[in-house]
Amino acid sequence: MTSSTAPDTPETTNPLRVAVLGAQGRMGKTVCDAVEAADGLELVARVDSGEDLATVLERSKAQVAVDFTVPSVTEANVHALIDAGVHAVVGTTGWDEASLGRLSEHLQRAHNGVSVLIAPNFSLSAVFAMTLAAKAAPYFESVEIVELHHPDKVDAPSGTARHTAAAISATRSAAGRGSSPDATETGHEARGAVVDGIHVHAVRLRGLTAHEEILLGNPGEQLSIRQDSFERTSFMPGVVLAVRKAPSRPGLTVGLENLLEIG
Ligand SMILES: NC(=O)C1=CN([C@@H]2O[C@H](COP(=O)(O)OP(=O)(O)OC[C@H]3O[C@@H](n4cnc5c(N)ncnc54)[C@H](O)[C@@H]3O)[C@@H](O)[C@H]2O)C=CC1
Ligand SMILES: O=C(O)C1=N[C@H](C(=O)O)C[C@H](O)C1
Repeated sequence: MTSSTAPDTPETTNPLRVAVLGAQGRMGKTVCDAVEAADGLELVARVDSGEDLATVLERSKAQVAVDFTVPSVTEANVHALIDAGVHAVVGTTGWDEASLGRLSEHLQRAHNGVSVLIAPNFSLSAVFAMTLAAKAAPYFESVEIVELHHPDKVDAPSGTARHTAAAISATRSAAGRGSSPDATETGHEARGAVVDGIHVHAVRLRGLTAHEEILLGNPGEQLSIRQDSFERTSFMPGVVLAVRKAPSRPGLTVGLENLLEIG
């Protein structure tokens, strides 16, 4: 209360109107529950495949849309959101330099204050694992990534592993650290994928949800940085934070670490 004569009424603001794309999926359902439970957010649309996104956005008057769909459709969804003036919070994987470039160009051209946050992983454990691994990587001769997921996942390596490899590669290059030693002459296919110069191994196993281990080695010592998402609720605080911050962060942001200011 600012004045002794003013009535003691609580401040009221309109809730932020949120649409969820991929609402019938594993993540989409969890996001719908989290939005419904969050103070200051209102779930105004549950969208899944076969629906016309532009029509739904117009009817629901959504201000922010959360996309957990599939890699083959997420880019088109985000371009449609920019055209509709709706902020986007994106967890779907499959983004690369070319598709991110097209997005930046569209945002500049649209010049409408829309924000797009793309986060390969919304869990705090994954964000800290990636950040710590990138900081440690220049100090170790060897580094490899193992990502482990449920067998219904359609893409490999995971978006998280790709983001981790990119971050590790950047800090190692900046420090003048060369590639990890490796005398392999035969059986290269058994050494996993190579992402930004880092070996990445993908495990798909019933019973798993989403996990990542970064292994760093020096003569006589090893550092293992491991994160485990046992349940999809682990991603929700990050998603809700990103939705809340969306209206105040115009432009493209890649990685939840940038919202936490630990990147
Ligand atoms: N960033 C993060 O923290 C996380 C990211 N993911 C990623 O999120 C994505 C979704 O994962 P899941 O929920 O496990 O997949 P899912 O297969 O269970 O769900 C995808 C949903 O999208 C729907 N869909 C397909 N085309 C659509 C369209 N054009 N419009 C609206 N909906 C459409 C499908 O019908 C399905 O219901 C994946 O790329 C996954 O890697 C998953 C977990 C955490
Ligand atoms: O498909 C999943 O489940 C997940 N996908 C994201 C990824 O590819 O990194 C995030 C998390 O690992 C779960």
